[in-house]
Amino acid sequence: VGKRDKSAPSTAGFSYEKWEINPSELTFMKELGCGQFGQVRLGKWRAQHKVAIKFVRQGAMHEEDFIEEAKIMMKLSHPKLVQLYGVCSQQKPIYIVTEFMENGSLLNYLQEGRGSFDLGSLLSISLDVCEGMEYLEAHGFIHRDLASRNCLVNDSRVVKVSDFGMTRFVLDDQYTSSSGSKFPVKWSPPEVFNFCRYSSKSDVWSYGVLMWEVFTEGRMPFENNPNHEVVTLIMQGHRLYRPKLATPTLYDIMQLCWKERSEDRPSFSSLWVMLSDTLEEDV
Ligand SMILES: CN1CCN(C(=O)c2ccc(Nc3nc(-c4cccc(NC(=O)c5ccc(C(C)(C)C)cc5)c4)cn4ccnc34)cc2)CC1
Repeated sequence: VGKRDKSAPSTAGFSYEKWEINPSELTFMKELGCGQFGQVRLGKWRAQHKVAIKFVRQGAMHEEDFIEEAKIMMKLSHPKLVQLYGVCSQQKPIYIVTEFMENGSLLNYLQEGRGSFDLGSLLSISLDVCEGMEYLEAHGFIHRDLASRNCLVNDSRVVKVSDFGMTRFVLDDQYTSSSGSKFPVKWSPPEVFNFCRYSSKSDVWSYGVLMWEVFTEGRMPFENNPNHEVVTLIMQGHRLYRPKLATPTLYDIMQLCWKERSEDRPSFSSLWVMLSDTLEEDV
């Protein structure tokens, strides 16, 4: 078929924008779980490509704002970020379609595999997340809820960062308000739980807590303290203890991420260098 004359109106049938997926090209399979926006299922796109499909419950999301943002998020592409393939927004509920990650959330992966990880594999997990975050940092993109629950593991045991920037479209006050029961206080620096001042340096604080989760193989940070007590503890200068599996050098790196002043924390690019350097040390 010859090239369609660009000036001609696209009257030939309903055309899909490049961030739109035709829902009739999707088939739905098993449920993977339920998240802040609702159900997530495994599916197939064009009958052979496995995908994850989020069904966005009515009233759970600022949908118009998200559709606008999806055009930008489609452009973010990196081997350690869960790739957004597109959205189906011409119907309700809308669908968000991403690459499929066979082994589920990093938190469950750590908990299910507790006792089976060696230092090298925990460091490899930390480096995967750091690489994904370094890419977001370089593109001026803030995650806002980096935690092991929001990272995913594929069948090659590669860990990728997921749901970056999505907190901006959540309509649940319990989640968005810093005093809400679902606010990620235990992963937030003082400038976030006090003033909601997000930056790549606030993501770095969360990354330090994610490292703690990795080296404790999925324990809950401050497991004996409710959120409001953690705010006081952090403001008094208390920090998470050194996980047994973490070397003193790795714990020093975590503590750099938890510097009170955001400008004193390392960037993700310098974190990557520091973490990679420990590879030689630990061998
Ligand atoms: C051996 N184990 C057996 C059990 N198991 C599974 O059943 C399992 C296997 C694969 C899974 N994969 C995925 N699971 C999900 C998934 C499943 C349930 C809930 C969610 N989370 C969400 O939908 C969600 C998370 C965060 C947020 C905010 C905005 C708050 C940051 C909003 C929404 C994601 C998304 N995925 C995107 C790509 N791949 C997956 C999930 C679970 C894991 C492997």
